[in-house]
Amino acid sequence: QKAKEKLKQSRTKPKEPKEQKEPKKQKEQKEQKEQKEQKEQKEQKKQKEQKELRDVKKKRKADKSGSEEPQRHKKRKSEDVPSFDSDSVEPDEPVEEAKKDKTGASEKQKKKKKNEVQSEEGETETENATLKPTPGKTSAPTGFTILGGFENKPVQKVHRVLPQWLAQPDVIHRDIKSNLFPVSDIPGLSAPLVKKLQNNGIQHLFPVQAEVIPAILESAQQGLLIGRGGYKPRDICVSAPTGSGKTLAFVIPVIQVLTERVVCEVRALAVLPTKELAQQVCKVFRSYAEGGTSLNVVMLAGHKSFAAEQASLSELRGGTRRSLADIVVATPGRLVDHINRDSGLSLEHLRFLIIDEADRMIDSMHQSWLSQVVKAVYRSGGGAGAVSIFRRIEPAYVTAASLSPPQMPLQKLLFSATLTQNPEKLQQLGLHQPRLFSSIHSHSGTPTRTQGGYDFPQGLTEYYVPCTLSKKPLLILHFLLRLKLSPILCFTNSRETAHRLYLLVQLFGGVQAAEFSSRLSPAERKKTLKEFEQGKIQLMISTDAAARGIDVAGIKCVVNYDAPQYIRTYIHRIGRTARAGKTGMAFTFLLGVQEKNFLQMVEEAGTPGIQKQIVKPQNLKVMEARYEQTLQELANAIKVPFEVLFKDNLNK
Ligand SMILES: Nc1ncnc2c1ncn2[C@@H]1O[C@H](COP(=O)(O)OP(=O)(O)OP(=O)(O)O)[C@@H](O)[C@H]1O
Repeated sequence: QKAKEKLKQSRTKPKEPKEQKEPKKQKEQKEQKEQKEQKEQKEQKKQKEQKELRDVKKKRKADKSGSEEPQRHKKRKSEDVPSFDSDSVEPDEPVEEAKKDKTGASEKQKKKKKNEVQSEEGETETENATLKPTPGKTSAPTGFTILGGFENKPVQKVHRVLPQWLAQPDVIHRDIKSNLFPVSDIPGLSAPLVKKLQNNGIQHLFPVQAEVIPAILESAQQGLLIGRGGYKPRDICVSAPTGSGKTLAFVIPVIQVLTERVVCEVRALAVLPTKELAQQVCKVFRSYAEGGTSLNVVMLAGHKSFAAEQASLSELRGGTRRSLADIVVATPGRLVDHINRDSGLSLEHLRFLIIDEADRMIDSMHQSWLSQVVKAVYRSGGGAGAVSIFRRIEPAYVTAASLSPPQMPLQKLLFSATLTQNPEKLQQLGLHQPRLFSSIHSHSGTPTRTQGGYDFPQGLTEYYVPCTLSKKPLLILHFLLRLKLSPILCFTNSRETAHRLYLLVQLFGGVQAAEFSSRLSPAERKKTLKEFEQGKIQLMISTDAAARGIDVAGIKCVVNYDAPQYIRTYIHRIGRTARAGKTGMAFTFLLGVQEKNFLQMVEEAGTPGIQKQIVKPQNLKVMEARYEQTLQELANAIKVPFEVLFKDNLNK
């Protein structure tokens, strides 16, 4: 057996050298094949691992879908590109976590593994950059890096939050007629002033007056020199409809507080946007100051020469300048002139700064009239020699230290029918702990201001009249001559249109008309307004010069010959009628192209309703021949082609 085995071994032995003799080339091929197989196996393993990861991801998504879906960020486009599915680094953070969960590997190991994978793919990123699991950082097999961070995140809707004082105002009743307060019931009004009101035909106060007058009187309880409790009183803002009696809401308390003054100094300053308004307010102040008080009211609005205004402000007596004015009513331009030219207007004792038509006055703030007034008020206040009680420190940050010394207060009183709700705009006024009185209610009836909402006079009925450009003048004539709606206050968007319409109506005949715009001198405008008030003018054709504040009793009808572009303009224009609880009508002529936008604007402003008023063509027929002839005459007179006579307002 041993011999047999030996023989067997001897037979098999020669085979070894045979194998060794295999060609070198074949061996290399074999090795390559083995390597290839290994690599394939590795690749398969990797793919399998990735598949598992995707499954985990899907499962996680499915689990979370219920509650998280609405907040989930939109998937990046690059994730949807199939070629990136095979990326070794998954872009989503949750997958990273899933990987960790599944393998149970430590964070360090995972980082190492990632680096290895990337180095296989020839990536040259630094460790930190590679490890960042930001969605935008995806290394593609193509060898370039996708820069990211541009995800389409759902933008959260921003809800406007008003400051508390704007959102929760003191409420003013809207209905004038059913909320009247007997004048004698208002606390703080002296008997002579009550008598004066009654003599002027005012037995009851309107809601805005009943709310605001006591509030102003209360802030001046301790006299002129010190605010309530020694502190600066709160500034007051009032937003109430046109014709609701805002003027008396500041005139009465100011007169009441100043009546007790000893030395004549300018203690109240009312600033208004136009000469006409300044004149109107001055008239009201005078009617309550004269006879019964020694208060002097002076107007600085350019009606008189500068020198004449200067003379009415102060006089030199015994070498010292003595104020002749207690109350100054001014337009901003003229006021700044007097401050800058040192005309003898001293505001160092100013107690009330009244800003009427406040939203319009904020718009004109670029003239920096307010900062000049404030500078003039605090001109000598901080001086070391100032007696402590007369000290005035320019408003800055409110601190315990700034509030502690009692000081002569300056209180701002703001009034408007369309007071802005924009806190940024209001901030320009430097208000001190403002208090808002408003008649604007939300639909639920709560005293919260609705966004962009305005209050409309109760007795007003709004209409719109669809028409064509060429028929507009004819419609006005129809309103006057056939419907007998007179007096009419008619608004155009430009003084040229106002002028041409005025000429046309004059030429047509049968109507007492007048124009009111900057084409006229202040004296002419004053005369026109007076005649309109007296009923001598049936149709006053005006630009927006008469849109705000003008109080002419007896205007029953306002016509927007040109549709206003802004809601505030509309509200002020139509507010020239239906004043003081009376009724009135407002018509707006609308071209086809204007209808949609205009109605939407009025709707958003919170109109109680605007009705469509159609004027049938046959109703205009009777006047048509005469009208065409007048148009031709006008075209010849002003040398403007007939067809473009009233077309310029299309673009306005
Ligand atoms: N208590 C009252 N009783 C009767 N009439 C009043 C009373 N208060 C004011 N009026 C009259 O109401 C009219 C409108 O008042 P006022 O001009 O002050 O309104 P307004 O709110 O300032 O309007 P606008 O916002 O258009 O300027 C005036 O003719 C005024 O004399």
